[in-house]
Amino acid sequence: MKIDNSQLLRFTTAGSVDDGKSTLIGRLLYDSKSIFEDQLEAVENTSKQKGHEGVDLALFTDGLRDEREQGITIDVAYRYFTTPRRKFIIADTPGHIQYTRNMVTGASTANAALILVDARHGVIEQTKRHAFIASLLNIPHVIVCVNKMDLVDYAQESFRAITEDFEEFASKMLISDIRYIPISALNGDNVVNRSENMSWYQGAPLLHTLETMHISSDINKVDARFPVQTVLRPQSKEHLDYRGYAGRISSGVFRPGDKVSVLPSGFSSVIKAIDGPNGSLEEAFAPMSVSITLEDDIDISRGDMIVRTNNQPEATQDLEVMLCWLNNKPSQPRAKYSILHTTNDQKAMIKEIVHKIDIQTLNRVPADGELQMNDICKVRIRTTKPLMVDVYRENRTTGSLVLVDDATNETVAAGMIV
Ligand SMILES: Nc1nc2c(ncn2[C@@H]2O[C@H](COP(=O)(O)OP(=O)(O)OP(=O)(O)O)[C@@H](O)[C@H]2O)c(=O)[nH]1
Repeated sequence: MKIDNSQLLRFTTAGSVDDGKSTLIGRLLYDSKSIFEDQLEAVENTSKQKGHEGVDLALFTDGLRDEREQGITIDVAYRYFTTPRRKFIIADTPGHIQYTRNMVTGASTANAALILVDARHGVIEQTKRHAFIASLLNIPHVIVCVNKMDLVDYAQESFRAITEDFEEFASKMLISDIRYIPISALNGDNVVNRSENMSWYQGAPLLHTLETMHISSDINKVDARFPVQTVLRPQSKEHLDYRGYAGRISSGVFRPGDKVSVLPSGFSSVIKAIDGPNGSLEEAFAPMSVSITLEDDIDISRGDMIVRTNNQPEATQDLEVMLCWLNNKPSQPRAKYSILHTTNDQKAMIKEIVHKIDIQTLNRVPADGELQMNDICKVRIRTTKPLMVDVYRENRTTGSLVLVDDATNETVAAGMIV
């Protein structure tokens, strides 16, 4: 079996309020003919009622938004669409003030981030924040869409100035792949179809860029990590002796015959078989969900991790983490939180705030002892039991964690292990 993740691309959109995210997504769906007839009809009718000449493209995503605003149930709306080349999942996050939280939520599994910039306003603080978060989350591909080019007469000079500004800021960060596309979401320039108004732009339109982007090397295929979700012990006659460890492979490849260790106990064994939904597999890799059986009887439970014996994560109670504070309630000094890491759930304390990051300059600034909504800080965390961790840069799953307030059960922070 070949490792092929090239079929599905997840991307997120970021931009400040009114930069045109909804219009852009609407344009992508509309021009790539990914909109269902009934949806189209509903949007056409509403557009007419609202006095629009054509279709109001933003309505395609605003339906979801309304739901969100009434129920406050979701911060991120997911949209799916397919072209002959690829499947796409868009995490659409609103551009309100809680930008950091929403972007972190929407972007944590993304292959690509689309950062919208209004051609009239250029690179603003929000743009920098989004770029920084994209870099922090290690999103492999960033596409800067300079939107509303129609409002600057499709001038190459406006595009060039913004590109240079962004490039200058981004040079202080680690983003491996940045591309720039001048677009008009409203008029459809360079979204699905090549613009006739910007012949000076030699690159591909947005959709083609998304369709052809090389993403199969985005995942870590080296470090085999399998956090156990649950132990399967079917009681049926023919499976009486079956004891499988079920979960989702975080990274790397596993095969029957592999010498593995179970953490934190450290006991080792050999993989007997790997079962998927359609029977046994000769090979399994991230992000597949499988059940693994071992040659030896070992006591394994949820939260344990199966890894290859000759390539192990670090087991530690002391973590250095880049933390994004996502809650209205600030952090309390030395307060205890639940820490969620892969399938593990432990208690943890923020021992020390090392420094804050000033998003404008990317400089480190002293922290005043409290973490507030949207703050990005480096902290030291101590957990009650060891966690099996990798550095986030190398592993987005085993390198990330979430802090939860036990009293309210709310997520208060997302962290990347450094
Ligand atoms: N002239 C012009 N207007 C645009 C373009 N793209 C979007 N707009 C307009 O900008 C306004 C905001 O667009 P939206 O798509 O609602 O913006 P948004 O970023 O989704 O806004 P939030 O959801 O509130 O964050 C609307 O009036 C759009 O018609 C463009 O390329 N050119």
